[in-house]
Amino acid sequence: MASTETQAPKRLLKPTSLFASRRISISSSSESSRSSTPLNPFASAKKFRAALSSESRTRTTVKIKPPAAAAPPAPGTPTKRDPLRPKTPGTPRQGEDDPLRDDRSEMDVSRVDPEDVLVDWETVEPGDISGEVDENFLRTTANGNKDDKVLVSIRVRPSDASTAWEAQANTKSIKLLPQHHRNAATSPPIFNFDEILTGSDNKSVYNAVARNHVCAAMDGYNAVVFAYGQTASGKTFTLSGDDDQPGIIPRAMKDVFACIRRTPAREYLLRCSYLEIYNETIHDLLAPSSAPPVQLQGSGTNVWLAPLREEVVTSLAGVRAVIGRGWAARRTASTDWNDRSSRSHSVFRVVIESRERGDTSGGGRQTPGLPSRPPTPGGPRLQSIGGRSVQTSVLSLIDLAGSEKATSDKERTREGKFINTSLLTLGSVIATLAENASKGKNDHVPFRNSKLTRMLQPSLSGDARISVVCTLNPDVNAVGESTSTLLFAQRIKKVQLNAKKKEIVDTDALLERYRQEIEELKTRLSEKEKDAGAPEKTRRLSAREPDWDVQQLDESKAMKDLNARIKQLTNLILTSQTVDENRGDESRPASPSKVDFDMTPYQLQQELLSARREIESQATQILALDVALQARPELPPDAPESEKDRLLGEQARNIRELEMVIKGYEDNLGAPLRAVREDVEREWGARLAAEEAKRKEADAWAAELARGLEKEKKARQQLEDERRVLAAFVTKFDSLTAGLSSSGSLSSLVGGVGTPPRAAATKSSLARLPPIAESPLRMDLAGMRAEPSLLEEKWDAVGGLSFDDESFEADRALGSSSPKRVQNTGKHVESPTRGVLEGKENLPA
Ligand SMILES: Nc1ncnc2c1ncn2[C@@H]1O[C@H](COP(=O)(O)OP(=O)(O)OP(=O)(O)O)[C@@H](O)[C@H]1O
Repeated sequence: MASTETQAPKRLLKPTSLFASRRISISSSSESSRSSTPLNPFASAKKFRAALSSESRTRTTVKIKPPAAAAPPAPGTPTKRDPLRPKTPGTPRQGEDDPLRDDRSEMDVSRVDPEDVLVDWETVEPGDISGEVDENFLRTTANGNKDDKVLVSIRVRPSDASTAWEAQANTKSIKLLPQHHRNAATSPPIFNFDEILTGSDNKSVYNAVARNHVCAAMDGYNAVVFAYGQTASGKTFTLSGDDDQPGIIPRAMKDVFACIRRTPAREYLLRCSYLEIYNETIHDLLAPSSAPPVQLQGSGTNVWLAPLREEVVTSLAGVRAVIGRGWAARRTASTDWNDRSSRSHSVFRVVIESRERGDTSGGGRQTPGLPSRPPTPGGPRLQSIGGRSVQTSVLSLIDLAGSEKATSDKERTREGKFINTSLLTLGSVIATLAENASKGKNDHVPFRNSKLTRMLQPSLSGDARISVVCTLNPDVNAVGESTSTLLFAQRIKKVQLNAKKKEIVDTDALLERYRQEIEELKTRLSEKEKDAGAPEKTRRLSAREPDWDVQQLDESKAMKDLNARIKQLTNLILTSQTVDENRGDESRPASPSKVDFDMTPYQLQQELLSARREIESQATQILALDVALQARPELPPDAPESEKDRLLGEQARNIRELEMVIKGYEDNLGAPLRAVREDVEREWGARLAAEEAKRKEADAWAAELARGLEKEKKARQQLEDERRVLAAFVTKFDSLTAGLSSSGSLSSLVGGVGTPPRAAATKSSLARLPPIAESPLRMDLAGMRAEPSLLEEKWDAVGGLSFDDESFEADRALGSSSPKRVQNTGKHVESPTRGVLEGKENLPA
């Protein structure tokens, strides 16, 4: 398969000049001050070697020709407001020939009134944007990548040598040619990215990787474009370009002005700064070389740089001069791989502040009478006045130093170590961020491990739109570095972004707006109240209207809404005033004295109540803070290391002492206490065992008693059964013998059983029985008691009778024919009682 990278490179030269229109000549010199060593960054038409170190830098002097006369304005271009035309750094007032001689540029933001150097569509020079503005592009090119992802592009540098990669721009993929893949058994992996770029055309590269980000920055988002790759792979060529192929920085600045031209409703303040991170120290490339290093300040995602010189730019010429100065001060040197290798990470920043254009009459850029506030560190310079909020964003264009192997030069090797270390840190930061994003984790990200990552922390944490161009040297001998670049590119693709616009609101104007709205609402409310309190007659008439009820409801709802809105705005006023006061003096507490006296007494009471509650909660907070204060470490975070060490030493000593105390306690008191515990356990254990034995005995005795009781119950039951049987028998006997003998009733012997009611009815039958003297029923009752079988015999003699008094009773009442059993004795005897009672078949003949 043919590689797209087979075309012969147009050239492999260092960038020459920023803008093709400029002509510059270069000579080398060594000077101590940056300001006195002006250099056009892209002005080298030929390769050169320049060994540099942080102590002594090779300086090149540029004689900048006066800018060519501006072309006459094209028809239809807006007219200029000459008196308001801002000064530009490219048109200096002193040092005619060398605009950069003065250390303190006139356009240093600390020396100009921001209101005087605003740029708007009228002040943009047509020449600054000619030929580059492609309005259709911006309209048609939707943001290709998702805003919450890093746009990752690969740029493969042209090469004379044989290439090891197959880069497909149409499929946006790149893979190693199989013959260079180490593992012959597998096919080389295919890497996919947002863009695959080849060749030397920088315009298409800019359009693909940076244009949307520049536009986003103009729209209020922070944006970062950076080039990452091995040394000599084309990062600087991509960022800065040369005469023929201006890179991302000059093209971006052209687009900035083009955007301003396209946005007549807004006015802009542009501030540029240029810095480099060299051997882990940040240098301001626009400040004199004697200036102290720049410090990273703030914490977390609120990071700013100070002291950092910022130059206000109002035209492309101004930008050109600023970049020229910065470029001149950059540390570059000849290495084994690159004639002019960047020995530092360089960052070109443009702070873009904008607000809606106010009334331009009378120069009206500043609302008269408004005191100008001093800028807060890292905050905007442009003030939000007249109700116009200020939008602030930062566009950062970063040319990273390239990773490299150790070189033959000692100084270069030392630099290389710093470069590689900070790139490694960048790699691990990106890896952690990617891991956190893909696995929903929140692992610690080592931003603090290098100046570069610390500086990029807000952007990498998601506060910016990011585009990364990973540059590749396609040569066979660079396969290892190229693969690691591609892996870095893959990881950074996963990083999650969430850039938001930053807007600073003009609170004074807002308050005024709220107040006006409140007044209007109050007027409307009082009108409605008047309507509601209209004379009775009118209301009665209205009441006859068909939808009167509904209207009334609507009215009261509208009044309620108005009241709610008034209350909301009043609260907003209180909040904004509090915020505004806090801004003026951070240490001053919010004033609670802003009270709306139009409130009803009830509302005021409520306010009072809530204020009291707040005071109480603040008192609690104060207490908590007091406690925290007591418990805080003795040293502030910025205390010197020696102090921290001392404190740590003291604490370690305290810990050791406490450990000794604990050990002594264990030794001296621990053993006796254990002995006491054992004694107590032993004594109480014996008592417990004795008590348990006693309980068991008692249980056995109780069981024995229960058994005896049961036995007694059974015996008693048996006796009772016998008594009943006997009683039944005696009764029966009595009834049978009644009238036959006067010698006495048997019932008197057993007692308790009365004569059955139907006994009389059987009298006639019984009369037929043999005389009692011969009756087999004559017996010894005591003998019958002792011997039940005797009784049974007697019974059989009289024809049978139920021993079951229950059945007897039942039979007596109903004459049941069912057989009955005597349960308690265990015997069962057929019940012939029916026949007996009726005096029929069972009676003896
Ligand atoms: N796409 C390209 N087309 C033509 N020439 C290129 C291209 N990319 C790089 N070059 C040339 O290759 C050389 C090295 O490129 P450059 O200085 O941009 O590399 P670098 O990655 O910035 O290196 P370092 O990290 O050492 O600073 C330069 O002469 C440059 O002009």
